[in-house]
Amino acid sequence: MTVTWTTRYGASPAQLGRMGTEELRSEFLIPGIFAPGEARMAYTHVDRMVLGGIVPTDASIEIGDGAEVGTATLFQAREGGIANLGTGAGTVTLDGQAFPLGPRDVLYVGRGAQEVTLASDDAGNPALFYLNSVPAGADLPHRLVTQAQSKAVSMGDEAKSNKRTLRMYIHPEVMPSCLLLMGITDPAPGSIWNTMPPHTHVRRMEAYLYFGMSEDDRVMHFMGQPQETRHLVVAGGDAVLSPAWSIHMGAGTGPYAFVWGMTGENQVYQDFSPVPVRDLR
Ligand SMILES: O=C(O)C(=O)C[C@H](O)C(=O)CO
Repeated sequence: MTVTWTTRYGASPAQLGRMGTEELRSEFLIPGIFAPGEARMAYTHVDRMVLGGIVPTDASIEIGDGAEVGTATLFQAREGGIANLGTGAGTVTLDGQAFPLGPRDVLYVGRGAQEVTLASDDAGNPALFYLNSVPAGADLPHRLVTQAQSKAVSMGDEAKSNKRTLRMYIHPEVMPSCLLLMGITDPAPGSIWNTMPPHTHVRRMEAYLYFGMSEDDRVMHFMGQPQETRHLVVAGGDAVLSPAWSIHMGAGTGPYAFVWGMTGENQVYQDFSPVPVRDLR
């Protein structure tokens, strides 16, 4: 079992405007988060979010240690969401309590969980567990939210190639948390754009994890201040950090889906500032 950690520091808006491709990628992209038999964890100084890709195969993987976040256990002062993005099922066990996760199910992990063990039902078709974790101010009970229990919202316009279904999992209307929000968005067949209109939400940062892509396709993910945007070319299994002041939107060269995770001062989904596309630069 391998558990590795990397760190991302982010940047100021002015710094971002001066960054070349490699520097931008090193601060805002977490490439290839899923690797068989590994837990690849990233600590980000963008609102202290922890992201992780955990792919247990023959053996289970334990991620409860807190050394990298400065506490006795990972969830001593944190809550989290764990989504299964694979086609195989798996189980997350929190202090002896087992939660079976089918494809597209999400487990809310409340503050205080100590032993956190992840296992796949079939090593040949492992679960792909994806974690978002943020600091929390209260102990809330762990809870599994299945895909059927998520709240689906249809949005966008087929004529503008941005029709999509957004599913809310960790959200006040479905599974209340302290400050974590988490869900999955699927563009409709033939629609390529996500997050239209592009927007900022200066009270919440966001992390994207793109998945369900062929090896040959890429998403062109846009970020930065509205008047000075940059792009990242993103493959399936890559995560992108979007600071609160950054616009976010993306267009894929083929089918894709993505997990959005957010944290900040509030969980008001409509608290965002749209930017007309014609004003982007
Ligand atoms: O396609 C979308 O629209 C989204 O998925 C919305 C993002 O999650 C978002 O930016 C929420 O603020």
